[in-house]
Amino acid sequence: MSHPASEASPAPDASTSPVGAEGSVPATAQDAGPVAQPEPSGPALLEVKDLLVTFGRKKAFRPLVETRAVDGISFNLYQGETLGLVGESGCGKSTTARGVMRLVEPKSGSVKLNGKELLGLPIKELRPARKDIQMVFQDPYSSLDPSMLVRESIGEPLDVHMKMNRQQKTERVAELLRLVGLPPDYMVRYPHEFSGGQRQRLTIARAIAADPKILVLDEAVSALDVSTQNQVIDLLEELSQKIGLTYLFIAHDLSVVRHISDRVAVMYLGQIVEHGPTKAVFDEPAHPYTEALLSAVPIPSPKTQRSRERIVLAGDPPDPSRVPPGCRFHTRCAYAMDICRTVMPQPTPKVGGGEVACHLHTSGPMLQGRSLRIISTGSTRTIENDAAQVVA
Ligand SMILES: Nc1ncnc2c1ncn2[C@@H]1O[C@H](COP(=O)(O)OP(=O)(O)OP(=O)(O)O)[C@@H](O)[C@H]1O
Repeated sequence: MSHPASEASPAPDASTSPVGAEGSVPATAQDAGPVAQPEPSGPALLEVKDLLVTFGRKKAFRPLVETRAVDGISFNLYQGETLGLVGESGCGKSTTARGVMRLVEPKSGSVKLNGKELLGLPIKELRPARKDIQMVFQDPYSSLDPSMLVRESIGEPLDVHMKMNRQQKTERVAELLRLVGLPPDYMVRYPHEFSGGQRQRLTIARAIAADPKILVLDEAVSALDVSTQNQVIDLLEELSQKIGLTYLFIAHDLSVVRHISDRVAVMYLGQIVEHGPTKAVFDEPAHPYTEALLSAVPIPSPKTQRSRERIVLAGDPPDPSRVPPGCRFHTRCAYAMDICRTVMPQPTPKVGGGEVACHLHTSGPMLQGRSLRIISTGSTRTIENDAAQVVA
């Protein structure tokens, strides 16, 4: 949400580095694409590395079926920013959040909060560390105990994490209600007396009660109508400025993600296939999956009002317990090459900042190290660079 200062490092050389793809029409000389914007510098508030979360399904007389719901993902979250996590249903967004919070136990990897490793930490030591990272879920109706007064619900984390007397607690609850735009005298009401938007404000008040550094928002505005959604998003932006909150924002609605996020990570079948600054990812999606996902988003800016063709992905994502070999997206990718069926692509830097894991940007004798554009015209989709044209 803040716009982290970017390091003054040179832009990757377009002739030698993997390059960002063009949305749907070829780039022109005047439209050279986004300027390289590296990840924010300095130590990350949250560092996630090679996170693996699996679920096992054991059936009688059959071997264990393992679902790699989150399969070795890595990302950083920097102070004051909002990182949007997007992808189709079932790609592992919620499991990533739950793994980071250790609401499900990751099988391996590393999650460092302010440099402190959370994985493997005994529960007794995990509890105080968890104070700094709180979660807001989609359903405000189930997040608040209907039998508890607002004062008790919001005050609960204060009992767990802070030693406050009754008077201090009442003052803090009043302050929190004001912070989320509700009158303090609402503290003596029950959740059923509030609208959906007000309840989500109460949930946010409860989440920020113990002064966390990070809020993980898992579809936190998805259940709200559009105008209430906008109000809650405004509130989140306000809170980020007032109390310096950092957000991991998980949502289906890409327009909302575009509005609120500084950077975006795109997940497919348990892996991050592309990440980068929001503008770069939305204006110049480099991965064919990102391209397809974003093709459904209305384009608000007249500058980018190019003929973005709606790309409908065939079928559902494969079963995560039986992931395809090579690039996981190759079974639905319009540009799949032979290499995509056997070799898993590695993340490589892209113009505009961030990384993409796609062979189009790194491999293939004709594409290696060349400037690349994805062009969609009607039913024909072409990958073009200065050396070659491959019709997919
Ligand atoms: N508790 C569980 N037990 C078994 N499998 C699970 C469990 N939780 C999630 N999964 C599986 O892990 C995969 C990722 O699910 P997850 O809920 O993280 O996806 P998501 O991207 O958040 O989806 P959505 O947007 O629909 O919430 C799915 O295949 C899901 O079925």
